Amino acid sequence: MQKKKVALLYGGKSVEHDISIRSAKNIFEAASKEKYDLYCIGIDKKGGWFLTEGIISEMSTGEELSLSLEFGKMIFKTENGKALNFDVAFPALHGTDGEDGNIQGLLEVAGIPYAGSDVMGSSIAMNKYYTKQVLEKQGIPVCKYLYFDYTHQPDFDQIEKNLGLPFIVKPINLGSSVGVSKVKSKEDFQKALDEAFKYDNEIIIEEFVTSRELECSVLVDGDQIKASVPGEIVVDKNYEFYTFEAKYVDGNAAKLEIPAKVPTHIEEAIKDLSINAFKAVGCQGFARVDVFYLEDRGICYINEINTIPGFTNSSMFPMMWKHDGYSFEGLIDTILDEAIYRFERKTRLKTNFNSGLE
Ligand SMILES: Nc1ncnc2c1ncn2[C@@H]1O[C@H](COP(=O)(O)OP(=O)(O)OP(=O)(O)O)[C@@H](O)[C@H]1O
Ligand SMILES: C[C@@H](N)C(=O)O
Ligand SMILES: [Mg+2]
Ligand SMILES: [Mg+2]
Repeated sequence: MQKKKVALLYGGKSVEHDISIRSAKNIFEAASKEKYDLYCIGIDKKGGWFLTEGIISEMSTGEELSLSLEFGKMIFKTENGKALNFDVAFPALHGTDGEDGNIQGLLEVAGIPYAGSDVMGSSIAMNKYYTKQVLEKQGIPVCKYLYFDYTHQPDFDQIEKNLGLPFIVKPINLGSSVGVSKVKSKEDFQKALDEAFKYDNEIIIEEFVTSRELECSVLVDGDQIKASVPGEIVVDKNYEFYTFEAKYVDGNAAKLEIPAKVPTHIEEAIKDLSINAFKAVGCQGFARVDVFYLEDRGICYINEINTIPGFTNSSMFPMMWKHDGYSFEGLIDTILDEAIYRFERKTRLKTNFNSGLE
């Protein structure tokens, strides 16, 4: 069988650039070299695109790529004008421009099948405010929250009255806990706002949910939508929550338990909620759903959906699927097969209509 040409996109003009490099390295290593010719395309911190040998931090040492429109088709070209064709793309990108629908729109217009959610699912899931609005409409439980944009200075007393103390301040469209703060007193408040508004013009403020923190992964395998066994993150008491440092810097900050030790009916409820949340937001391919389990009350809230979850050594998405019988290599096959299958289904749709109009 002919090898498929896969564009592995990584890096990105995003605060999660370095995390994407870690994810892409693992995907590059795990992907079958018998089935795929992998083209590593690094997007540097300024947004430049480069064809690189493997996954590297200094992307600009690679060959610069350009995008051009020729006879109605968008194509990628190397410096010497050679056109690159791909059978499928894997955007191993996190956050801004990579996970929010922007790259997905570009790949749609370029006519390249791609792994994961399309423009709509990506952009809703990236936006923590719209995600909650959509989930609530479907009766999926979420915590209490308030929305603000840069034109409104939130009032501490008002927020405390609505959400209690402590509460959590987050940029709306970010990931890896960047810009997220826990506010325990009025003194913490301005710093938390400044931190979140550094990265986004919109923020969400949420009640602090005291709970066990669980994650559940969703995968489309053929026509089936599957939910993985949930995993639990037990964060060391030195950390107020699962911060960037606890995720990626301090290797001892978090213990990952797969499967999470929860009663069977809770495990089933989390799987159902995760699949329902995935569908409600219009996700495709795969995602990781972050969940709060309020043990005392026996209920769960959905925190957020990550449409391109981490594939790093400390990320649970591949670990949960490994537990459920998917090797890393098999997981990549499933994701890429689904992307191609979905693209073919879409290609069969009519894009012209004989209107009879002059
Ligand atoms: N409402 C909340 N109550 C308690 N803790 C919270 C709340 N929201 C977030 N947290 C804590 O902050 C962490 C980061 O939040 P969240 O997952 O929403 O952000 P993120 O930046 O999208 O992270 P990632 O994409 O890496 O999962 C959570 O893993 C959790 O530890
Ligand atoms: C990469 C990071 N946003 C995650 O959800 O794993
Ligand atoms: Mg996230
Ligand atoms: Mg999260």
